[in-house]
Amino acid sequence: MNIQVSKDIKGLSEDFAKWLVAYSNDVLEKQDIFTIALSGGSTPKLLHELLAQEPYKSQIDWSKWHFFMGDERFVPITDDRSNAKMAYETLLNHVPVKTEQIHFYITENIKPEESSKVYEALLKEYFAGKETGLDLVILGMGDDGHTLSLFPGQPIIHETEKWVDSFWLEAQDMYRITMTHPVANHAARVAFLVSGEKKIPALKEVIKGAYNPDKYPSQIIQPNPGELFWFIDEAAAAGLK
Ligand SMILES: O=C1O[C@H](COP(=O)(O)O)[C@@H](O)[C@H](O)[C@H]1O
Repeated sequence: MNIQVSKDIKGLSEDFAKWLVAYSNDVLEKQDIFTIALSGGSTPKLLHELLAQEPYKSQIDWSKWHFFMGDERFVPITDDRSNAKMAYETLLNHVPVKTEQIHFYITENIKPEESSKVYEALLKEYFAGKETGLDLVILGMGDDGHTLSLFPGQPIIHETEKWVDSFWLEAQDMYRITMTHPVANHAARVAFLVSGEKKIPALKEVIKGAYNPDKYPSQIIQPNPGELFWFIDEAAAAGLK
């Protein structure tokens, strides 16, 4: 496990942006496209904004990046809860990327189950049979230890057949749609971005506690043969000492 602790969310976002630029350019020396799954929530916003500015913007070969989304709140893209809306507003509207390079969940005029099947078929078209799947999956971790839309106590944590699934999340009064853990664990690299003191208890359990993914779903993320990276700020890392 690779853990990098940065001073604060600004330092974390800058450190990760540098790491990401170097990694993507390295990958693109060996292949034609770079495939990345973004995460939702609030933590990646500053990272996105940095990537859309210099010095990072001009160091990235945007025409070769293909964007996927790890999970989504099943709401219209105009809804402020939409992970896709956040990604467009903070990054994709500001960089030279074509629509064909963006592969997000369909959340309108379709049932969640059908949308899951459509997204699974899309992922299979790109990644079935590849030794490693996505080049990078960026993940966040909620205060409760969830990642993607794998929430504590939900059966979807253990799903191994489906690549993508959806379910009704009573606590949030909405459907969620998400890549399942085998998709994340098949990526060449997975990077968690975790910031803020609210994450201290869950992060401590996820990294140092006994294995209990029903309680701390982030523990189920163990890429193989890929690599796992944690980018954490000092506030979140306080419980790891
Ligand atoms: O609901 C979600 O939350 C997690 C964590 O978000 P954060 O605000 O604590 O960074 C996020 O990774 C996930 O994509 C999102 O759907």
